Amino acid sequence: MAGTAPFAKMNGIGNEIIVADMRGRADKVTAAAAIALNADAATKFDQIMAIHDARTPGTAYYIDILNSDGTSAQACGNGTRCVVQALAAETGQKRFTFETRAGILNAEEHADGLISVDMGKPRFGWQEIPLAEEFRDTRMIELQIGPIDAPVLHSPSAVSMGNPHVIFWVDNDVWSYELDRFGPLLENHPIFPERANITIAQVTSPETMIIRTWERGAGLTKACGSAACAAVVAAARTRRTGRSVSLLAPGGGKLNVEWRDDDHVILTGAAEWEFSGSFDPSTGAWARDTESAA
Ligand SMILES: N[C@H](CCC[C@H](N)C(=O)O)C(=O)O
Repeated sequence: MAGTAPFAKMNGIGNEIIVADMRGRADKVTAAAAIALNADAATKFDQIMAIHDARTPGTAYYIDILNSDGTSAQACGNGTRCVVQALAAETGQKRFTFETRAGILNAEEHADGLISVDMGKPRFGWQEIPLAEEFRDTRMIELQIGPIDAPVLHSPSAVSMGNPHVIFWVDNDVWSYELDRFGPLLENHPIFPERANITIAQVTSPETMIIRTWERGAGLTKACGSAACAAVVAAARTRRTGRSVSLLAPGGGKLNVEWRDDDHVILTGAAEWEFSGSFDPSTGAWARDTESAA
């Protein structure tokens, strides 16, 4: 056992995040530790962002991302903002370059405390998302749920933001859909060989949208940053919105997404610290810091 590691329980507009400080050590946060932390009401989370020493010159850290079921994710926008806030508080530095499974990304904390993450370029090829069969045009793929002649949700757009997303467009209130029931079926549908994050989106104007997401490996969450990015890219691609959109998430939080002309997608929003502690990365046993609030 390599000893305990410090962590901070944080959230990115309600997306429950644990930032784990794994710098200077060779071990990793195990799936068993993730499952144990998620089973405890105090540390229940959507993603763990484990900060490791850099692997690539020009990057500050490597970030390993775990879902609450112990599986890995390539990207987590809301979690990345939490990492930036924690590191900015520690170092005074405002700009960071990280490496994740999805590649290298830049992020910065602004003077007003909001944090922007450059989530990179979206990908639309069916093999890149990935989908199990060829779709020449992923702006709308054949997939539906509910009665065959009166589907409840159908014809989503598919996008990779490093991780796989589909977005179902709805005219009604996003709360009127049983995403808790449909989510698991869609996440694990055979069309998604690596499963997928499932979002319902209601476009309310060319600059505003309301979204709800069933996350791969985490279930219903109060917000999902990469889904917000995927939804805006897909909405702009299908001429439902422009390229700069403000999104309202179920936690009541707001995110801004801009799909820049250079094809990069910038996610901006808040992050919040809740409490700090230390944990065993192999078992998930943890203790709260005594000076920690809440
Ligand atoms: N909450 C995250 C996304 C997690 C994605 C994860 N559920 C997966 O792709 O497996 C976000 O803010 O971007």
